[in-house]
Amino acid sequence: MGNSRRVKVGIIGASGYGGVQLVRLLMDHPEVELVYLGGESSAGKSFADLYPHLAHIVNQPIEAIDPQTIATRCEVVFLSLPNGLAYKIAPQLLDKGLTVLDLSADYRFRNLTTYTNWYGAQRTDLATAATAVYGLPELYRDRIAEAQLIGCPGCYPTASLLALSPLLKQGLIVPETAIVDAKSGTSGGGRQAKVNMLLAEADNSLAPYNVVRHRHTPEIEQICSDLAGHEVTIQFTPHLVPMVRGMLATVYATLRDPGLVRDDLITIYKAFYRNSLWVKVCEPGVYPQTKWACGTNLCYIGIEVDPRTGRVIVMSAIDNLIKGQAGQAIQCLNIIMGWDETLGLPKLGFYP
Ligand SMILES: NC(=O)C1=CN([C@@H]2O[C@H](COP(=O)(O)OP(=O)(O)OC[C@H]3O[C@@H](n4cnc5c(N)ncnc54)[C@H](OP(=O)(O)O)[C@@H]3O)[C@@H](O)[C@H]2O)C=CC1
Ligand SMILES: CC(=O)N[C@@H](CCC(=O)OP(=O)(O)O)C(=O)O
Repeated sequence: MGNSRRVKVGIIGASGYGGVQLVRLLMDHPEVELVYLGGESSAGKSFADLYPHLAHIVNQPIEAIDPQTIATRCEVVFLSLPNGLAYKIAPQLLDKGLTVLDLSADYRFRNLTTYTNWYGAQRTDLATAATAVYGLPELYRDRIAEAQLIGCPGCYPTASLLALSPLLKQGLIVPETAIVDAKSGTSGGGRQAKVNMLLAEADNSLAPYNVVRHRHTPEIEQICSDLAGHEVTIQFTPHLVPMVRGMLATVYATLRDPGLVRDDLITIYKAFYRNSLWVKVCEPGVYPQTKWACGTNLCYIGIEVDPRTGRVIVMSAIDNLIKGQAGQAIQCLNIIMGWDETLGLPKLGFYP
């Protein structure tokens, strides 16, 4: 704190899981100064009241959300709020020259009719939404560098798209055969109380949910369509796993060329991600586990081909709260600011 050369950053929604991850990571970021924490029901409390174990790191008050105050203090703002709130706040912050990184779904859709169909809210902010860049650095690094407004993808789209992108971009699969089978830890549901997240409900169980109607389906399809060069439909099924953190997406698709073997694909993936320090493509026969990524901004990708069925199987593991959320947003900030893309982001996890 107190270094005037650092970029002044605020977090709105600091009390939530995304917010606390941002606080933890940004307090260790060498180029930023955390000057504002905002919230709704937590406003008036101190951050340390909510997270006493972090009192030695940050003990700022959480303030009521007031765009005027935010604009006078901050140069950059992270919005870590439930869907449907960012688009009501962001335009005022953008008008005042701030850079906005939104962790919700509000600015991820090019077509706002799609947003309305899946999220309910009617949107009139077409001009603002049109300026947003989809914050997946491994695909859109150059556009992110020029952006003032980023719609950061969440955990399911991140894990799914990092697994699918090389296949689609290089026309290696029949896109419509792609199936994404994804599993999330319970922190993916946020900090608010929900019955299906109770230990007594979620423990000892692996539960599919929102089958054929999960709101991440159109988001994944939007980017897959971009990559394929035509409209693509994807089968996406999410599951809740009795663990707190982590996500594994297993993707299946039919190869166009049945002669392609696993090692060819591993070579292709390594080339595709050669400039992406946060993606680690596993060696032949090595399959990623969620605990490898836990606590890091890394995405581990494993690849296999089944010569019997002609399908490729790609497995992608991330920490839903870091590469799937807060870490990704900070990676985008690093790119916007022209900083090293790894600044402030953890590459070593919790597990041996
Ligand atoms: N959890 C995850 O793995 C991922 C989540 N996301 C997305 O990130 C965003 C944040 O998620 P997450 O941190 O998990 O959510 P949480 O439920 O943990 O936190 C939500 C935050 O929003 C604030 N908030 C709630 N209602 C309002 C309101 N009406 N006005 C202003 N602030 C409000 C809360 O503040 P207060 O406590 O003060 O009321 C809290 O800080 C969501 O859009 C989510 O979809 C994206 C990727 C992954
Ligand atoms: C386990 C769980 O409930 N997960 C959340 C996804 C959280 C997330 O990533 O949301 P966004 O990407 O939209 O921000 C869900 O299925 O809705």
